[in-house]
Amino acid sequence: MDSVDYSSDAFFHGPILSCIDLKRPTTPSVIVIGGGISGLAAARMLHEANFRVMVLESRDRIGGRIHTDYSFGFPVDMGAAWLHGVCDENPVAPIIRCLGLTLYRTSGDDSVLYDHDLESYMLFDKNGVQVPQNVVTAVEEIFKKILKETDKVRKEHTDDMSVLQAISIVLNNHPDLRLEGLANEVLQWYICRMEAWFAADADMISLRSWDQEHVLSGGHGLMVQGYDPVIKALARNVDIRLNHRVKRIFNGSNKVLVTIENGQNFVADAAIITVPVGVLKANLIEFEPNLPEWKASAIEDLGVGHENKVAMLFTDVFWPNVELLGVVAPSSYDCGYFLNLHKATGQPVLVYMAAGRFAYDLEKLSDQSAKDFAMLQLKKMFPDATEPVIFSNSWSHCSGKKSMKLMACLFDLIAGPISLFSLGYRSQLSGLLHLRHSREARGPVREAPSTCREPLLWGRSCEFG
Ligand SMILES: Cc1cc2nc3c(=O)[nH]c(=O)nc-3n(C[C@H](O)[C@H](O)[C@H](O)COP(=O)(O)OP(=O)(O)OC[C@H]3O[C@@H](n4cnc5c(N)ncnc54)[C@H](O)[C@@H]3O)c2cc1C
Repeated sequence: MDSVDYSSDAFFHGPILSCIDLKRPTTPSVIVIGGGISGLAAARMLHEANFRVMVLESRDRIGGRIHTDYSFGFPVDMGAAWLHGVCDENPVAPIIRCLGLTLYRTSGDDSVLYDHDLESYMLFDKNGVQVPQNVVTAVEEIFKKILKETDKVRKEHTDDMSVLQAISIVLNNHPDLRLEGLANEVLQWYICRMEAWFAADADMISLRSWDQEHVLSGGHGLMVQGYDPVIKALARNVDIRLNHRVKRIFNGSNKVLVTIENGQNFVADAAIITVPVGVLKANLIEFEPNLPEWKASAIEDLGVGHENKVAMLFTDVFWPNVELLGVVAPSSYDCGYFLNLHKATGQPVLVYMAAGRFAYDLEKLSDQSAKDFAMLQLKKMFPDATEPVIFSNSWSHCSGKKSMKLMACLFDLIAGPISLFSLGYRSQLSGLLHLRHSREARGPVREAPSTCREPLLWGRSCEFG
């Protein structure tokens, strides 16, 4: 791969191109744009297949929306933390297994709460009174019925609508499913959990596609040691250029020219673009010629949502030994929940999780104010809660935005010199909601499956160890 300092216009005209062509080595070269897990996975595969690969990453670190923070003295994932689908089909699983990493199982398949099930949780009202478990399970049944009815609404309407609209149609048609008081607050908490899965408010989630996602089986496992070792393993021996923000991609007849912010050009046989959909939607990268219509319209159609975390380290554990601590409220926006990392990792850490518009609003606060807000929520449940000794938030570390449909995977690596590659391992727009509640045994974990999926190159990942 060649790095040249000429301006792109000069480069693609006149003698410079032929000069580079003369030097052209036989091994094909690829520039991967973006050093998140998609870009690193693509680069790893190409590196293993003897391509010459270079990753151009705009930030001063790799990982993108995966970032393991060590400021507490141990790993805490401020971006992705779960493996969704602990099974052979999941290409991340063999890496986790070969690195000997531990997964803490938080739910089996088919939970109405996605990556949690209702076995290890406590919900509280705003006065700190615990919601009786029988109310929570009764509302769960009603929530499932409501969702089932929304499927009928979908069939009756040709135009798409939001899940929230569909729920309101169902409640109009079935007054028996309407809830009041505490039960309604618990229903709002279920909706809040649904919004967390999609990183979008219910009025933004598509009725047509929300349950069309194929979520891998095997349940959901929390990465006890964090995702950092996976990122490092994928990145090993790959040529990665940090602080290289790509501004322009020129697709020549047999070369791709990539220009970064400072005007420096890089040339290769092909480019793989793994930047977040939000970056593409905002047209932060100029394509020449323009992307084909089908790619441009796919980018336009995909949504992007927000998810954020505030992690807090305490001196002591003053909360109960359950995985999830939730606050119910009259609207899903005002509901909240904390992940108790002590259960999975033994460390006295609570992670306040926020999604959708609420996450967006939280992100606007200073770090201190965001922590204070999380503490207010915590004190609703535990009035004597002590202040954390240290805290951390996701938006200082890791863009809080989630692409809603990463698996939509505009992936034509074979077909053209410029490929959009998204191997984000969880789709947000069309999340899964099965209507059978799992009661599988939980606990410190299950291992990632023992056979590597073939023929994925990174499946041969025992070298990662
Ligand atoms: C708070 C949070 C929690 C999450 N939890 C989970 C979870 O538990 N499990 C799960 O499966 N998923 C989770 N996700 C989603 C998951 O993190 C993402 O799907 C995944 O990390 C996306 O990887 P990616 O490589 O496609 O994109 P990214 O990680 O966003 O990588 C894209 C990279 O491109 C770089 N870039 C952007 N613009 C340019 C440019 N112009 N030039 C060069 N580089 C550029 C960015 O800096 C970034 O490093 C979570 C996301 C968030 C935000």
